[in-house]
Amino acid sequence: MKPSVILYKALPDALQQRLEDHFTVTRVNNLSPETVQQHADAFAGAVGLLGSSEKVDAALLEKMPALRATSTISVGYDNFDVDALNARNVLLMHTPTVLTETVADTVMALVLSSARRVVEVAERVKAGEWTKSIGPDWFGTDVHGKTLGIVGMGRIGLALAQRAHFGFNMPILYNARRQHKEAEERFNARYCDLDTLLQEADFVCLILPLTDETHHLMGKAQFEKMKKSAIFINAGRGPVVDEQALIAALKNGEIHAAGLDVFEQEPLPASSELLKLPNVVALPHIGSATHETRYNMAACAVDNLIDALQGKVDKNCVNPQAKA
Ligand SMILES: NC(=O)C1=CN([C@@H]2O[C@H](COP(=O)(O)OP(=O)(O)OC[C@H]3O[C@@H](n4cnc5c(N)ncnc54)[C@H](OP(=O)(O)O)[C@@H]3O)[C@@H](O)[C@H]2O)C=CC1
Ligand SMILES: O=CC(=O)O
Repeated sequence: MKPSVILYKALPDALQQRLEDHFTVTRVNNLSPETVQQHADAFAGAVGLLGSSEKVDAALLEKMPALRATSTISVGYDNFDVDALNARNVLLMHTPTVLTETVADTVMALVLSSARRVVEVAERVKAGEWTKSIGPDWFGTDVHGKTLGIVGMGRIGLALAQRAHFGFNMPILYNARRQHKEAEERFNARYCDLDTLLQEADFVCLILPLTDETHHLMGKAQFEKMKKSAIFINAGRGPVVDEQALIAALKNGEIHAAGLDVFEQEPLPASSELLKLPNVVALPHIGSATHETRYNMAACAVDNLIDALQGKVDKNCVNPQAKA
């Protein structure tokens, strides 16, 4: 008999088939307590769990005593209680690398669209406001040659630095927990502390995981340190930023504009003050959302689950020490 797994995200047909070649699959819509209750036997007997964007915590693990591996279709895994997984020797697999270049493209799109006011002026054209040759009230600010501050020089930070250095001739400052020789040698990036980066950068780009240390890393005091002309970009996780402090900084003119792919609450409520500000480009968490990359992420997650349940955790495993 094939081992049983729970799938809580739709997969393309070929990948669903690949999963079914290896496992008996129970497909559910979410991991809510009601769903778990409704499929109690399937959850109790499942050795694997595959999906994305749902909370996997100790309460859920209680209902899954046979679980040996979880596989998320994402690189970020802040929605998993890793300590609880470790306590039960449950592996956590994720999808780094396959999405890196696509997410870096998205960050660059946020840099360009917020600096050049692409969304705002395109909306004005659609509204019929382009009735004569445009004046300074339609102008943006240059991107090329400006200083880019990257907070989080990991896989995506590095891919962003590559674009900024070679494509836009931007001097690069960066902050991370440690220095990254590759960024310094290939892109002439300069390591500095966060305060220095905030004071000197024309664009401050966050591409950080959400952890206890990064939660609200950017608050009132940090926005006050930024240049008034600076543009703030967040493509990591929403709660890394104190959103009320960001709104205040934008309203008070402490910073010039913001480009955001992630928010403290997602989906961003339609009532959010951010949506009333013309100097904000707000995207619906589309960092990796291309057909190609989302397919590759799902394929990676399926392969990761197969590998993990065969004891192969040499790559894409967050907690290889949990291998029983
Ligand atoms: N908007 C979207 O759709 C997407 C968002 N993401 C988010 O982006 C994050 C980064 O992805 P990726 O680049 O692959 O991850 P990596 O693990 O490769 O990079 C993370 C970087 O963050 C740095 N970092 C972690 N904690 C701190 C801290 N306390 N202070 C300063 N720097 C810190 C790390 O520092 P060091 O190098 O010193 O360890 C590292 O440079 C993901 O965790 C996810 O949350 C990812 C994909 C898509
Ligand atoms: O936010 C997306 C991810 O892959 O993490």
